[in-house]
Amino acid sequence: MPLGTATSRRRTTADLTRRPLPTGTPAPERQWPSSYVHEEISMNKGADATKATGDNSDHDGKHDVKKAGRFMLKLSGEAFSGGGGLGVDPDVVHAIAREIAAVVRDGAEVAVVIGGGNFFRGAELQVRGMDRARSDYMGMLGTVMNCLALQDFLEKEGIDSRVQTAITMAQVAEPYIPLRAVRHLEKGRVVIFGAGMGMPYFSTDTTAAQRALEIQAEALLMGKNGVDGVYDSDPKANPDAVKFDALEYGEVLARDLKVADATAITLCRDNALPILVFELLAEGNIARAVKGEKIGTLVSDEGTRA
Ligand SMILES: Nc1ncnc2c1ncn2[C@@H]1O[C@H](COP(=O)(O)OP(=O)(O)O)[C@@H](O)[C@H]1O
Ligand SMILES: O=c1ccn([C@@H]2O[C@H](COP(=O)(O)OP(=O)(O)O)[C@@H](O)[C@H]2O)c(=O)[nH]1
Repeated sequence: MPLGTATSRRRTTADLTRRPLPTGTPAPERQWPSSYVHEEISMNKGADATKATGDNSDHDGKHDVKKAGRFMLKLSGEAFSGGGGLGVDPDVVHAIAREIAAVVRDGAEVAVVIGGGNFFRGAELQVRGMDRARSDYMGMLGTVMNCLALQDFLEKEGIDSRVQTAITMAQVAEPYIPLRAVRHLEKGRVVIFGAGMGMPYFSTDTTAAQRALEIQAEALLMGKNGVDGVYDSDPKANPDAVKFDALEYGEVLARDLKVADATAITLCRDNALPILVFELLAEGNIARAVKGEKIGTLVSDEGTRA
């Protein structure tokens, strides 16, 4: 199934009305100062190697694998449904799994948080009269179904994975144990974090930021559904919205840009974790994001560019 392509709605800086942009900020060579070097990672045989040896350690127990880059990938739950409706479209999940498998085979360590927007969003159920905390728990449980779907298709691609949930469900997944998650990653397994933070009033964006920090990922890659970056206003509502190439954390907060929630942005700002917002369903975009190619919008402390 062909993946959807992102259409550019890029306009010029002159279209920006709310606040003038800082000028003269040079574009970085890479999206972030990544240790990801393709020649080096060929030494890391990724999932294949760990299948054969069960470990990436040498005889002394030290790692013989050069650091290939560890990334937190936040996947839009809505994207999992295909057309933005309810449930999971297996073709879409398989396509995403293929892309993740390719970067893992290339040596990247990948952890994943998936949203639950294709099942329930607590805030939306609250508007319809439900208790917020209870509907948030429904939302968290929804994310676990997405995790299992992704795990299934990763296995079909020959990539080992583990689901770890913040709400214990021993028959379905491991509990969230950060050091164990890191060990899985080092062994070339994809770790999929389910059930958000396990707490109502939080989001999967915030979960992705927190888990990224805890596992020491070098960037948070936010794959969005139907939008190819951060705009000065919601591009679905405003066809004249202007896309940013780069944004400072503070700009996202000051302009109240809704592409990720403020708690997640604040957490990343306070810990200098770069966020790349990109269109998830454009073919090859996950690999481009991992390689640090200039796609989407980079949210960091390195300046704002439209
Ligand atoms: N400033 C903005 N820039 C980009 N997208 C925005 C912005 N404000 C609101 N949006 C909307 O946010 C949506 C993506 O956020 P959300 O629905 O939370 O993500 P997900 O795809 O992870 O479910 C986009 O589809 C877009 O319509
Ligand atoms: O730590 C968390 C993570 C998620 N949720 C609930 O799970 C839903 C689905 O997650 P999210 O809206 O972040 O999914 P996305 O929009 O990214 O698909 C949220 O609306 C919340 O109701 C929560 O309560 N706590």
